[in-house]
Amino acid sequence: MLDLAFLRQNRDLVARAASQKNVAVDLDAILALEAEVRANKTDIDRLRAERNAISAGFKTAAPEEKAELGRRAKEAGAKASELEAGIADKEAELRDALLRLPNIPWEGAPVGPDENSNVVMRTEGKLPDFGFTPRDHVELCEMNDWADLGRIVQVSGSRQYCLKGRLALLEANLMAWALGKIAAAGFTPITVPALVREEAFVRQGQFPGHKEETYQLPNDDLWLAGTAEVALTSLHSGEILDLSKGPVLYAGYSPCFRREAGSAGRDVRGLLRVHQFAKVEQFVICEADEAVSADWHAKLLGLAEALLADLEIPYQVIETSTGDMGLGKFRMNDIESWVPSLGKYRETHSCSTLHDWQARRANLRYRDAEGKVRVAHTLNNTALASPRILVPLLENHQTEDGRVRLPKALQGLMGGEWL
Ligand SMILES: Nc1ncnc2c1ncn2[C@@H]1O[C@H](COS(=O)(=O)NC(=O)[C@@H](N)CO)[C@@H](O)[C@H]1O
Repeated sequence: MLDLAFLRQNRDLVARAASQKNVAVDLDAILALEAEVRANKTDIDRLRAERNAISAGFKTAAPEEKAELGRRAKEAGAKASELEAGIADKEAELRDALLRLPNIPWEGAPVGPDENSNVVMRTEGKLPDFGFTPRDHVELCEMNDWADLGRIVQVSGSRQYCLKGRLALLEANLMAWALGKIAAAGFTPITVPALVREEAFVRQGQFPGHKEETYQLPNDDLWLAGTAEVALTSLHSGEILDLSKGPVLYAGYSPCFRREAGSAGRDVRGLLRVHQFAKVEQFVICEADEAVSADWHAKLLGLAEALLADLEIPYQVIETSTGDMGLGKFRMNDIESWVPSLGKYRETHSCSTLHDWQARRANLRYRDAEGKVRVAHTLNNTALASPRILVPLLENHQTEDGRVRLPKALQGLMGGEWL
């Protein structure tokens, strides 16, 4: 959410951001509504003051004036209550409109309508030269009985998976390994629920725009989060944080649930795009300083790249376009990992700087060095998400006879060289 004063002073900047992010906004209507709410509040205060002044003078008034004074006090009170009733609806309408305003994208973001405008920033790691036609991850799983992607359909429907044997162990080990790596970088490991209240999705930014992507449990007034980011954004809502010793750093672990309503027909085979997955999330709440945010953005990206280097997976870093980065982002860099069977890179990580857009919605504030209370900045990045990461992991390290050699970083965890 943008600061109202910022919106008033930067109307054209916000309008440009909205067009660059394909968001339909009516800024004049928002500004007019905001002015009306402000005017109503002024009237309510004036009417209240008038009624209080009358009441204060009532005791000392001449008896013949009391009736008239009583009538005027009553009238002022009634007028104030009438304005208050109307203002509640207008404020709800104003808040809903403000929640749908985009953050301003950084000037280095490629301007374009969707992922086709994304730009490759840099490519890391040598692509494997197999000397044979690489199998895809589904075939490798079938050959080694590492997953049941068939019979699970009659249990849970499409876009579900169950891992078996050494691959089930690998997923559990990978999540613990990633959590340990990010914790070792100074982040507090934390497990958070996926069962979350609606307000947490509004604060994180997924609502009110994208309810169709989220599973709802209406009997319990709960929804299933698609990322630990949702719970982590709300964990400290309403607090005045002490950031004097540095930012709040969380390595969040949670199950993630996504309806993938918008992905019909895409990635229906295998482990790339499923309804429930596990993820270790990097999450930062820092002081409202663009340079500090930029520094943490680089750190979050570096940590994810270090994990991919340990997994010996070739990848590329993407500068995400204005149309693809989403409403709340100032900057987003996706990391795409090489998938040999597809002959292309696929997204496995998403690193975002949001400045105060999310923190304002979640009411995350701190006291700065001068003692002034300010809205904080937030950032997040994937550390590792499974089963998607298993796709490049299995495929890049396969041998001609369908075995998978583990990267050195995992051999200790998994008790040997081979999965
Ligand atoms: N439906 C899905 N199935 C499997 N993995 C998924 C799915 N959706 C997302 N992921 C994984 O989760 C990662 C992060 O998802 S994201 O929406 O891009 N970004 C976030 O959730 C941020 N909180 C950063 O993690 C993706 O890069 C991908 O690796």
